[in-house]
This record gives sequence, C-alpha cells and structure tokens, in this order.
Amino acid sequence: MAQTSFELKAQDGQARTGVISTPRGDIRTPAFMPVGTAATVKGMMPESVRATGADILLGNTYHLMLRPGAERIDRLGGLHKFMNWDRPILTDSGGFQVMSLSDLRKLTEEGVTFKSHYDGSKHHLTPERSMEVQKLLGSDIVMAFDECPALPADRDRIAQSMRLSMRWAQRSRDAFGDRPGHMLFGIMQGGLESDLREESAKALTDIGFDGYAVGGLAVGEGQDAMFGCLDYAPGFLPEDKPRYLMGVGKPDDIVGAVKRGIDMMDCVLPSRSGRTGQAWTRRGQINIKNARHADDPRPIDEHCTCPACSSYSRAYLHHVFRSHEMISGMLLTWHNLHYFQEIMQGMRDAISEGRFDAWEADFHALRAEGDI
Ligand SMILES: Nc1nc2c(CCNCC3CCCC3)c3[nH]c(NCCc4ccccc4)nc3cc2c(=O)[nH]1
Ligand SMILES: [Zn+2]
Repeated sequence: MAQTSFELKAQDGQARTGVISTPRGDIRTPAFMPVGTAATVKGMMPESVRATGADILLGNTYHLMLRPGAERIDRLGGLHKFMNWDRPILTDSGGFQVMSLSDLRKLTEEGVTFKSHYDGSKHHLTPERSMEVQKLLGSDIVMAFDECPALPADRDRIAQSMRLSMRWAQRSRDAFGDRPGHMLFGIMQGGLESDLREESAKALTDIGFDGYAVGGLAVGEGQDAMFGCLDYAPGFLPEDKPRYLMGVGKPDDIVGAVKRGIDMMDCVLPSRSGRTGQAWTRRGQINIKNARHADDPRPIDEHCTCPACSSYSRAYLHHVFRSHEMISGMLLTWHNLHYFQEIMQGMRDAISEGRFDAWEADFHALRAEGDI
C-alpha cells in the first residue's frame, strides 16, 4: 500500500500546486524546505520552524553520519525523535557535501572515500551505505546517491559524471528496497547540456522513482544559465511526480524556478544570511548591521507578522547584532524563514486562482523600489 502520494491540485502555465502526502504529514507544494544540517535549523526551536509555515525540513547524511553517527541516532529513536520534529524530513545523500566539505577524498565506481572535516577520520560512502544511513536516520524522503561535478567542466567530464550518477541511482534504488511510507527521489544530472539532461531523465524514469530532483545547478552557473536549463529540464521528468530543485535559492530564483515547473526547493540562504544580519523583504534586502539603522524605530518590514517585525525595531536589531547577542541571529532567521514561506504561500494561492503571472509581476515590481 502506497502510504505516500502526490496530488496535483492546479496548474498555471508551467507552475503547479499540489500536496505530497506522507504518514508524518502533508507537504504543500510549491514547498520551501529549511535546512537543518546538524539536526537543528540553526537558531530556531522546531516549533518556531513550524510556526514559519514549513511542512518539511532537511537533514544531512554527511554531517550526521560523522557526528553524532547514524547508528547512535537510530539507537536513540531516529532523527525525528532526536531533534523533536515529528513532520516529514528529507535527507540529502551525502555525496554533494563530501565533495564540497571534506578533504583527501577519492572518487571511484564504488563510491567516495574521504576524511572527516571534523576529526580527520576515514569514511566510505557508497549508494548502499547512503541508503543505510538515511534509513537509520528515519528520513521520509531519501535522496539517491549521486555525484555533482564541480564547474567549470567540459562536456565529456559532465557526461561521464552523469552516467556514473545514473549507475549509482540504480544501486540506490536496489538498496532502498520496498519501504511503504517512505519515498526515494532520483537526481538528474547533465550540467547545462540539454541532451545529457534528457538522457539522465530517461535513465531515472526507466529505473522509477517517487520523485525527481534537478541536481547539478546552483553551482556557480548564474541565474540566466540556471533558468535556461530549467526552461527544458523539468519537462523531461514525469509530470505526475514531485520535482525538487536542489540548493535554490534567493527569492527571485525560487519564483523563477516555480514558474518553470519546480515543486520543491531547499537552501541555507535564509538561515545562514539571517545569522549575518541580512534580512530579506518583499522590497529587497537590508543588512541590519549598517549604521543607517542605528536610530530607526521602524520594523524591518511593517507588513510582516513575524516576531521580529511585530515586536522589535531596526534600531534594536542593529544593536543586538553589533553586540553579538544570541537573539540577533534568532530573530533574523525567524524573519527570513517566515518571509520565504510567505512567498511560497503567495505562489500556491496564485497558481490555485490562475493569477500566477500577476502575482509574479507584483513580486518583481515591489522589489524594484529603491531604499528600504
Ligand atoms: N545530492 C545533491 N545535492 C545537491 C545540493 C545540496 C542541496 N542541499 C542539501 C542540504 C542538506 C543539508 C545541507 C544542505 C546542491 N546545493 C546546490 N547549491 C547550493 C548553493 C548555495 C550554497 C551556499 C549558500 C546558498 C546557496 N546545488 C546542489 C546540487 C546538488 C546535487 O546535484 N546533488
Ligand atoms: Zn518579519
């Protein structure tokens, strides 16, 4: 029995809105997924993450297998219990983080060997071990083990890397087995080469997955190249399954991706930039540490209903950032996550009512205004 499902509710152009149902709860799409790398969305209590409107968050195979260890989290009842989040969790498969975080790594047909960036201990990640770790963590949506080629890379390198990822996708599928209530997503690669993207999509569709990610983007290619790829890549994927664009992004990246048929996204941006004093708003972004905010009694955004905007002035936020108080990162992270979820809710409503283009025009018009 399936126990998981994806239902498309409405479509407006290429943009879609729907619901992914899982035993731990529903995920409204298009969805933005906050990142909880080390079993916490940094600076946020789980109930606060939920209060921003998040239906699902991300965990990280790479970090958690190194510290505190997947077997330890399993012994303690799994990641949901461990971090006190009882709604869906999606975990990335670890390969991308190995290539971007660890040193002394070796890539072979078998998998990747690397040294922990924490203590230098040696580790081995394969499609099979990645599936085992994600099962031990108890994540609801499991990502296939893939390789995301570092850019710039020539076409041949991208083709070889994509084909390795497709062999790993088959091994991931075989190792995942039959797990009702859990979903396995394949990850499309192929760089910015449309024929390689199509080859990858066909390989994944032939294997058969519960959802399909567009990988290999947001790796420095820039928004124009990314949108150029998204003008065709989602269309190569089954339309009745969720499409997840990995690692994206800024608000305008998110809107452009949904416009092109993407249903799910994740990014560290709202939380990471919040900790540095960067606030994202409907009219653009501000860095609260800038001296011009020192005497400003206004909230970050007078239309925002988050705790930061409801109860604190820019002057206060400026002060607590300048004095490195813990509440500084907490308040701005909350604001940014709240704003990102507000964008998603706005798009879900607009697509449902067939007015996505008008909503998008308003989104860009407001952002064009000057001083905020
Ligand atoms: N498996 C896999 N993961 C990818 C990821 C990681 C997505 N977040 C995972 C979470 C799990 C926990 C950690 C993150 C990506 N992230 C990005 N760009 C991020 C760009 C960025 C970097 C820093 C700040 C903002 C944006 N491109 C990605 C491509 C892939 C990919 O092909 N395969
Ligand atoms: Zn706010």
